[in-house]
Amino acid sequence: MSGRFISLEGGEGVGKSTQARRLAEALIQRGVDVVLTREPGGSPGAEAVRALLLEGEGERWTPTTEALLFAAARADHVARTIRPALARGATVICDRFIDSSRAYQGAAGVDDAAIMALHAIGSGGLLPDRTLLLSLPPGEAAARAMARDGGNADRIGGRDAAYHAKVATLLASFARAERRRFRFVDAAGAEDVVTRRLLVAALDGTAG
Ligand SMILES: Nc1ncnc2c1ncn2[C@@H]1O[C@H](COP(=O)(O)OP(=O)(O)O)[C@@H](O)[C@H]1O
Ligand SMILES: Cc1cn([C@H]2C[C@H](O)[C@@H](COP(=O)(O)OP(=O)(O)O)O2)c(=O)[nH]c1=O
Repeated sequence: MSGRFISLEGGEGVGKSTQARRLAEALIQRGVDVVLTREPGGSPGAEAVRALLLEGEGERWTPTTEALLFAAARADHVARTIRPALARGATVICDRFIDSSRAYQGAAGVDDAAIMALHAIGSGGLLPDRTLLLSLPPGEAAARAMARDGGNADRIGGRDAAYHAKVATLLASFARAERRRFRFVDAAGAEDVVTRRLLVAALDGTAG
């Protein structure tokens, strides 16, 4: 039996972490076995790599090294957390996955084919069954992130607006190129309204 693998993607502050938790709660209420996880992280080894990636100076790693570290963290997360959960039939909800590497490391200059090659080596090329792309006007997302962090963004979140605009453009282009896997979800409005949109988008194309 293989469970359903759902990832949430989007820029900083759009509400991914809030909605990953709310979506998990909504599915658990329906009797679904859910594993809620996140990247970078989601297993002890990957959480240790997360600290290397998100702390320190902006130029601590070259773009290629950064891509390798994300791929290494993901390989551990997939092997130790995601594949075992899917194998027992659980639904996995993951706050960011491979498309974050394609967008963020892609925006830093790493080739998409190289990122997918690392993913093939590290994680057998595992892709989500459904990727929910949360979208919000950049000003609104920045205001939410600012309310949360008070301007103390992490090493990657703190990059300039042009970089984040490139990330958003790349994520949208992946969603347009893979319409079967992706759903665009409007992240504006009250939390419960967004959760209802996500539930529909998470489940469409399935029996449940
Ligand atoms: N629908 C919403 N309306 C208003 N604020 C929200 C909404 N969803 C999340 N937030 C708030 O915005 C901030 C960023 O949300 P978060 O879930 O951490 O975003 P992300 O994981 O995408 O960076 C948090 O302070 C959160 O409480
Ligand atoms: C998973 C992943 C995250 N990131 C970046 C995006 C974020 O700036 C940062 C940490 O992710 P996260 O904790 O999800 O940040 P936020 O809640 O602000 O969205 O790591 C990558 O650059 N590549 C990746 O593969």
